[in-house]
Amino acid sequence: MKILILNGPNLNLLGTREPHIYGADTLTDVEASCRAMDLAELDFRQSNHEGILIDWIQEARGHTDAIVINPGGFSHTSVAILDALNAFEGRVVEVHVSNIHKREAFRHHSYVSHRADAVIAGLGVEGYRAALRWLAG
Ligand SMILES: O=C1C[C@@](O)(C(=O)O)C[C@@H](O)[C@@H]1O
Repeated sequence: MKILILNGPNLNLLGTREPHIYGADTLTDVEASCRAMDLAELDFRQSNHEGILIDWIQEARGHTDAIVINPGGFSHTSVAILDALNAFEGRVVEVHVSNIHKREAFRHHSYVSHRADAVIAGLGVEGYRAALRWLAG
């Protein structure tokens, strides 16, 4: 199984960014722990740019079984990322490190959730591993 793990804006700062909300693990730690599970062939990426994330989602069409995506702030703004995911034929799991429903009202709605087969929020970085376990199961 081939899985693309996509991370949106500011997730490159994981581990140093608001650690009381997002924890101490860095994105490199998250990638290493996902790879250590050895459940699938992983392509793990991060971009701060909406168009780059869209290009990567489009490129995954036809040869990727699933996308695990933490769209960061684009969750709450991007119809364009939703449209790109709608054109992807595999499974989609949306991951949020924090519980977006417990936070500010503007975080309660995610465009990506309109497409996601599963949504994980509030498990911390364990959410990425939970997504992989579910996809591999
Ligand atoms: O950048 C992020 C990270 C986030 O997606 C999370 O992982 O909890 C939640 C978003 O609201 C926020 O903009």
